[in-house]
Amino acid sequence: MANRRSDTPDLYRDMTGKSPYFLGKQQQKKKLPDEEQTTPKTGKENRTNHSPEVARGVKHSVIELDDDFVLEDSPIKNPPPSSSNAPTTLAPAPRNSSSRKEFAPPPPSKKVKVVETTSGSDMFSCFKNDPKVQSIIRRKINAEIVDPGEKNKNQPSSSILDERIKAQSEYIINGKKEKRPKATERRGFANTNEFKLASGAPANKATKFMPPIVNGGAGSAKESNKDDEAHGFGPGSANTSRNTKFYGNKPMNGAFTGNFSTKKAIEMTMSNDGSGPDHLNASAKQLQNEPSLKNFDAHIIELIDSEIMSVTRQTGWSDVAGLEGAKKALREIVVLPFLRPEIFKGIRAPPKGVLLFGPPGTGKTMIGKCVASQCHATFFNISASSLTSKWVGEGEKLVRALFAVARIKLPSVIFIDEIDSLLSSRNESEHESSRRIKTEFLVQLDGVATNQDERLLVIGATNRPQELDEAARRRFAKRLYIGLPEYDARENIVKNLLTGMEHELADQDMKKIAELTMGYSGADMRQLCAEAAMGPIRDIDNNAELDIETVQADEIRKICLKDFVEGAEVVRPTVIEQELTAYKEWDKKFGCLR
Ligand SMILES: Nc1ncnc2c1ncn2[C@@H]1O[C@H](COP(=O)(O)OP(=O)(O)OP(=O)(O)O)[C@@H](O)[C@H]1O
Repeated sequence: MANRRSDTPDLYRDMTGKSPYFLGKQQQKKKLPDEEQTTPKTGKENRTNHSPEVARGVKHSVIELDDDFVLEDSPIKNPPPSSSNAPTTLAPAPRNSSSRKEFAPPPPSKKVKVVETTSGSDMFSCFKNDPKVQSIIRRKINAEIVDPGEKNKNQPSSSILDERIKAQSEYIINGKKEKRPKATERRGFANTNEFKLASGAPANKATKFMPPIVNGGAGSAKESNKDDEAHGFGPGSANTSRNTKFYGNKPMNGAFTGNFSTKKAIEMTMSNDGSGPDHLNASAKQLQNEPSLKNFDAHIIELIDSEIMSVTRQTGWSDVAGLEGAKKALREIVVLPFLRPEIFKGIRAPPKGVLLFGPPGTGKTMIGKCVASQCHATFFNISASSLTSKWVGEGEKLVRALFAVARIKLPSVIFIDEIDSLLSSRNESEHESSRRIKTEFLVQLDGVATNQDERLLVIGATNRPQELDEAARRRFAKRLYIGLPEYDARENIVKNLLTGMEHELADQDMKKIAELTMGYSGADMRQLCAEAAMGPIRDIDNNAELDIETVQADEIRKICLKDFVEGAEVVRPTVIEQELTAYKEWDKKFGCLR
């Protein structure tokens, strides 16, 4: 009796509309010796007593009140001190009361029903005034209204809800097991029968046909194109040059905002009108007629075709500043064998896989382009993310098509950026589709390696070599560390980038800039030069006599050392010391440059 009030603080809190999730605290409370006497009998046996488990504070026991009952000495009205010995009796609330906070005077006591339960529905009836519980109840009702589902037709709605809550909690606790496909990815541009959603459900059941959104309207591709022209995106519009974007050598629709591969796929689907290869561009059409590509869908061929970069501008070794070791190795293992295959055969045959690893912005892509242009090869510049299609089965087809097209266009260099995301170490949580893409890629690499006469080279670039699968690591026989540019290289980068610009930097100044930029990557250097080049323009803005709109080119002052010093305060190096240490360690273990 004496401890009754202090035994039920959680219950009070629940009745005040606050969270009921404090029930666990009951475990710390002591058993009431006089419990029987506090709850006079009313004839309804099931309401009479606390169970011994409740008295002991069993975690999942809850106290359920009749709808009509509230605690007489509710803490809302008159919060009792925790040490109070006042008895707790239960009184019915007036039926006509509009609010349960308007409490009635204490009528004859009734009893509480004590139930031990973990059932969601009992919890709801007990704490149904709790806002959180109310929101759960709303969800419960929604679940019933929306669709109990064929499977759950005969199942009580509360258990459906329990399952849903359980699933939701698992999702929250275990983290996102699988990413839900994005809306655009759920819209079919291929046969949806093949696909599964991340949830495991067949995509064709869950997805509805939606008109393409890319060009901002429903209807046929032709109509959409008209729309584009009207809005200045299409080929016939006056704004074409300003609005048409290019990816590789393909013009892209200015209305796109999604990721590249999705955009391209949708664009192709629209240009195909879904009806076959009629609308393919000339080179893709030509490829489509190749016997080895007969089994591939037109849109896949066109996707691969669009990844071919025209290496019209020759990228020479001198464009790549520094990195002498890597350049020498690549010349030896790639360029010369490509140019003189008759000499480099048998045991002299070059490796077919080269891995360039190192911090971001150090010139890996540049080296890839340089290699392709030096061997007069077709250069496929592909980001791993464009191969890892969310569409089940599509990724493998893309990989197969890539190698098939590269074999048609020999000599070829396939450059795959971010290769770690394609060939990362296998783990249990990995999705089946990415495992299959990886396997297909490794199989294709093996195929390239075994055919020595084929002039096909795969260059992978990564900033995270540690994450590569060991099987993949083995297949990239040459692993070259592409590190930060050294002092001389930094000086050369500045000289190269300032070619054709008006500057007054003497050799001494160049050296000072090289000193100033220790730890900068090639991309950082480029950023710094761009910032410094803006210095004279900013001065015009600050000069009352000059106006940027009317200023003559020869009135703009030359770029000077001060611009670089000020620029270096804004453009900071992006690679940190710890990362460098990790690369160097990996290089020591697996690198091929000594
Ligand atoms: N060694 C270098 N010599 C000259 N320019 C360089 C060099 N390294 C980087 N750059 C400049 O930085 C830009 C970005 O380089 P690039 O894209 O080749 O780096 P990356 O290593 O492939 O980067 P990421 O790993 O982020 O893909 C280049 O366009 C070039 O202007």
